[in-house]
Amino acid sequence: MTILEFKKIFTENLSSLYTHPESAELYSIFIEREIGYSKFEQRQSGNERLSEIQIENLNNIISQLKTGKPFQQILGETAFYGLKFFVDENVLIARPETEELLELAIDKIKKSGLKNELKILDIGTGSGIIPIVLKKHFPAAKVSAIDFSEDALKTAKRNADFHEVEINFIHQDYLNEELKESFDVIISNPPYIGIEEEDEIADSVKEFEPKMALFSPNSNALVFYEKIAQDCEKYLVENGLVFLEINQKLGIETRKLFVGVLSEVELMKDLSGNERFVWGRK
Ligand SMILES: C[S@@+](CC[C@H](N)C(=O)[O-])C[C@H]1O[C@@H](n2cnc3c(N)ncnc32)[C@H](O)[C@@H]1O
Repeated sequence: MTILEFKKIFTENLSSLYTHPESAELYSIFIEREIGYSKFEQRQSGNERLSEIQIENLNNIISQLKTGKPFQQILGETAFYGLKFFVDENVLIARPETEELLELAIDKIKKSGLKNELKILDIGTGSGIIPIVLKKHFPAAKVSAIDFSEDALKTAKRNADFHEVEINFIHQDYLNEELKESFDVIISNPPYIGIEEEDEIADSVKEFEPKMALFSPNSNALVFYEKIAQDCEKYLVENGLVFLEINQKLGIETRKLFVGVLSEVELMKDLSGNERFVWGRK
């Protein structure tokens, strides 16, 4: 069977899950991994024959994709903010909205006049995307990152090593343990899906991504934000900055938690027009 012939089998098998351009794109990603040909080389070599083992491997990928497993988990990596990050079943796959959160944070930090040796804290770090991107942009900063999942922290450390940045990873139940120091910047994309919203979440997300990363641990979807607001009073320096990704249905409620704690607090929309971020200055 040739590369081009198998492409047809691949896309037809996934037609109920992906549009044709999506499955064709996936095919070229997996073919590149399987035989090492770039997209251009694949176009030139469509009539080359795949080996039995390559066909077996590609069939195995089709089977996994058919279960709804995210292709990033099959690949073991994802792209975020132009960088490669390892992912597995223990971490949330980085979403594009979080790139927007980082863009906002990087811009505001640069303009803030805060000193160079910033102390930055990321709460609920998952694969470590947020602290790693920030450390790359602010190399002099001391960046710490908390997660309650030891397995997630292993993946985050692997990513930090891959990108050769030093992050102070802390294994901690943020909701029930006290912070030990103050910070210039607090940033977080915490679990914010309420129990009553569970039905609205895609089955593949619920099945393959960690529940602890998605859902609030109790019926209060704002529990992390309430704790972060308290910690801003205690552990955020004067003029310090806060950046939060939030539940788009709870923008007003989330912002309200920070009024009175921060001197400036703003609810912001993402590129899709959803109220997705709260940022502020103490
Ligand atoms: C929505 S994910 C965000 C992951 C990553 N920051 C991102 O944006 O892709 C939330 C993270 O919070 C962590 N988490 C959940 N409960 C926690 C707790 N009580 N204390 C600390 N981290 C917690 C989860 O393990 C998960 O990695």
